Amino acid sequence: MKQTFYKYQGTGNDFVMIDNRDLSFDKNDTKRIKFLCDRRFGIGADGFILLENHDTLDFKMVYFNSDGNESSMCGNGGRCIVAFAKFLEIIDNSTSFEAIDGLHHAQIETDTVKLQMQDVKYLEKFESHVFLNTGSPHHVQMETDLTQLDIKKVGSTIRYGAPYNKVGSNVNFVSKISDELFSVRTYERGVEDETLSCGTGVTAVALAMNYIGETEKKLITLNVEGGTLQVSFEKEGQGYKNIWLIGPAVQVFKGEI
Ligand SMILES: N[C@H](CCC[C@H](N)C(=O)O)C(=O)O
Repeated sequence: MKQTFYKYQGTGNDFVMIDNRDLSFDKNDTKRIKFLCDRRFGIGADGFILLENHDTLDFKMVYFNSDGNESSMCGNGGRCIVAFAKFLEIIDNSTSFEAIDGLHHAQIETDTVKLQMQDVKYLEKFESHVFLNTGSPHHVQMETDLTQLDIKKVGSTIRYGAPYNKVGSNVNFVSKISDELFSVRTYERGVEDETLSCGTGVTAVALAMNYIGETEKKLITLNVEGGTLQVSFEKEGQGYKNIWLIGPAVQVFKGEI
C-alpha cells in the first residue's frame, strides 16, 4: 500500500517524514526505514521522522537514524517537524511537543524555527575534548583547521573507540573564528558518516565553548557545511538552561512510495 512521504532539510541535515497520526506506518519495520533513507535505492536522508498524536501536547516526534534504528533527540529534525506540523495546520506559530528526551517548546516564523532544547545539567571536560548530552551524546574537540580533516576516518575512530564503544557518541570538530562565531563539522552516530549539520551537535559545541572559556557570549553563531545555525543559552550552576537552537527548516519534496 503506497504511503505519502515528505522530505525536509535543516542546514543540509535531511529527513524523510510522515504524518503517522493514523499509526499506519510500522515503526518496527527497520528494513523499510533503512530503504527510505538509502540515497541510491530509496528517497535518501540522514534520518526518518514520524509525527504522531499526543494526549495533551500538539504532537509527538519519533526519530530514527538512517541505519533504521530509533535513536536519541535530533535537533535539526526537531526544527523540521515543527515546520511539518505548521504545513499540516496542526499548529500556528508556536508549539509544545514531546520527543524521546521530553517536552520541547518551539516557535516558527516563515522558514526559521527556534527550538528549545533540554537543559544540560553537567559537562565533562577532558584534556583533549568535552563530553555532554544535549538530547544526544556529543564529543566536542577543537581543531585549528577543519578543511583538511578526514571526518569519516577520524570521527568513526573516536565514535567506536573507548569510552564510547558500540553505543557510541556523535563527534564534533570545532574551530574558533571569533567570540561569537565557530565552524563545526560533525560525524554522526547512526548515520556513520559526516552530516552537513547536526542540531544537537552545534548546541553541544556552543555550550562546550562557553564552558571551557573560549567565549563568554550567550548567543553563538555556528557555520556548518550546510549553512548557519545559532544557539542561545543561560548559565545555571555547572550547566546550562533556556537553550534554543535557531535556524531554517525547509520542505523540499512530497511523494508516494
Ligand atoms: N545521530 C544522532 C541523532 C540525530 C542528531 C542530529 N541529526 C541532530 O540534528 O541533532 C544520534 O544518534 O545520537
